[in-house]
Amino acid sequence: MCPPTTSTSENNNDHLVQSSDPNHPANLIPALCAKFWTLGWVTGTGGGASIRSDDLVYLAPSGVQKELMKPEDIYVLSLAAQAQSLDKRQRVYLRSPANFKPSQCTPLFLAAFTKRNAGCCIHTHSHWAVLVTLILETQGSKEFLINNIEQIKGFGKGFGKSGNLGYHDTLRIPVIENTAHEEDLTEFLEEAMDQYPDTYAVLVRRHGVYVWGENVHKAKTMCESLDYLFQLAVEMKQLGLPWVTDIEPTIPTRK
Ligand SMILES: CSC[C@@H](O)[C@@H](O)C(=O)COP(=O)(O)O
Ligand SMILES: [Zn+2]
Repeated sequence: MCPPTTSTSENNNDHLVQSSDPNHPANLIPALCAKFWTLGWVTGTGGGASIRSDDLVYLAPSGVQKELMKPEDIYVLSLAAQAQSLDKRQRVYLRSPANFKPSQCTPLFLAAFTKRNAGCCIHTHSHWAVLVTLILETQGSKEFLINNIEQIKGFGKGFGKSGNLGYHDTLRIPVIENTAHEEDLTEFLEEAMDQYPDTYAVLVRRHGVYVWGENVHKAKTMCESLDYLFQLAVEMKQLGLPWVTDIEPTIPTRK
């Protein structure tokens, strides 16, 4: 696959990343990544996060220490301009910081924004996510299933659906195989989105996880809930406990 090229406007639109609002995407991406680093989610330059605000997508540079990023390091892309671009591999950036390349995760983040209308997408290299994919690999499995755990309620029912999963619902997260180059994951991530229309996350074997949501709050809540469930699942496996149980509750639930 050819690497995407960038184009910049003459004034580089610095105003797009300058705001005193801590919730402005250019401020929020560095702040979130600094928190995620403490969780081991974006260590050693891996992982990252992207936010969409209407037509504008805010992205980190590639290969930088994600916990040390500053607002002026952030790329900005227009989805409308991107959609009109004749060469889909060429990314049309409204703002490109000097001396950087855009995150290799860009086409994967864009898939969440364009195919799921997400407002935020988070990519982690969490140990728990990687360990879950390794355990599933020994079972020849391409999906992570878990039910009857309270934290499942942290998940929405699916794209375009209101409400969250219930305690007895089964959470299903597809697993795709890793590729040598990050951008080559895109077609497999999109395929998984088509096969699992309700999913808000895709695991990448021996690599990590992509999690998206309608907004930053929902993407962060689901990413945290998933990481909790992945850790729990690894520890349940160590104890010989199953992740999925069909056991009826002893006391019937009241509707
Ligand atoms: C530690 S290298 C990790 C990269 O290959 C990739 O998987 C990743 O998560 C981050 O890519 P980046 O281009 O730095 O945003
Ligand atoms: Zn990665």
